Amino acid sequence: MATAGAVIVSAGVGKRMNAAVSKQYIPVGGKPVVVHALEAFERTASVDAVALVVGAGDEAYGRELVETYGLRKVVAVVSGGAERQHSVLRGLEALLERRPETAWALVHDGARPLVTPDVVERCLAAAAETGASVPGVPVKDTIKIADANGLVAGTPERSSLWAVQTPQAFRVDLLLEAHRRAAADGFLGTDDAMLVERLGVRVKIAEGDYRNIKVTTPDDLELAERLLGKTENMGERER
Ligand SMILES: Nc1ccn([C@@H]2O[C@H](COP(=O)(O)OP(=O)(O)OP(=O)(O)O)[C@@H](O)[C@H]2O)c(=O)n1
Ligand SMILES: C[C@](O)(CO)[C@H](O)COP(=O)(O)O
Repeated sequence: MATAGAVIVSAGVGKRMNAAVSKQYIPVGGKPVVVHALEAFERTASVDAVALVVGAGDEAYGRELVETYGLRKVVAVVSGGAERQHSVLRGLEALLERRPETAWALVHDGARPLVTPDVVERCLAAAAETGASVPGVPVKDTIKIADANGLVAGTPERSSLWAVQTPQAFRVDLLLEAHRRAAADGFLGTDDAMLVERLGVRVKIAEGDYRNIKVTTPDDLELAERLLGKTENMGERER
């Protein structure tokens, strides 16, 4: 596959975590959450370059993390925007400024420390089919749609439901166009694939990993700590 780069978004404030520091900087398994994510991309053979997006004012700290943990693939540390989507676009533009030859872009949440090179490679491989892919896992619970009064309004067929994660992989021109179109239309999505879907492009689901959790609330930190402990015990080969 041609050159692939990653945008790792780490500019959120972590309202739902309600901690003194943004959740992506809280140590788990002895390192800040986002460092685990960055290290997974360092170990991914198909990824050449990474843009790290941090909150405004955190650029020096971001660069310090890059230095301390020897993250050689990070080519840019830039500040993000008010919403995740704005942060992604800033990171993508910075990545392309430093590495204009990038053909494929992966977008990953800095708050997902348990991503593995296998998941990243599977997403890149699946994206080759239509130009876009997301890692997903089949939903295990029954999902209900409820109205504003908390009354069930419907039950979608579970066999067609997937919980979607990051990294999401795209042909770079497609992702850039999708973001620019969404910005022009004032459309805000909860993931990048939604923006590409609006262009009429089909998005392929790659096999995700139930352990690839997004650290969102305090119980997720405990879970991440336990899962990272187990992963480290498994050794590098099986990660
Ligand atoms: N303006 C934003 C908002 C979010 N993110 C990043 O997007 C990822 C997923 O977002 P989320 O889990 O919602 O993080 P927060 O916005 O920080 O959390 P909350 O919604 O609880 O405030 C995180 O890695 C977060 O740092 C970002 O880069 N820029
Ligand atoms: C992109 C994402 O991680 C896919 O599951 C998710 O939609 C991010 O949502 P958040 O509300 O910004 O955490």
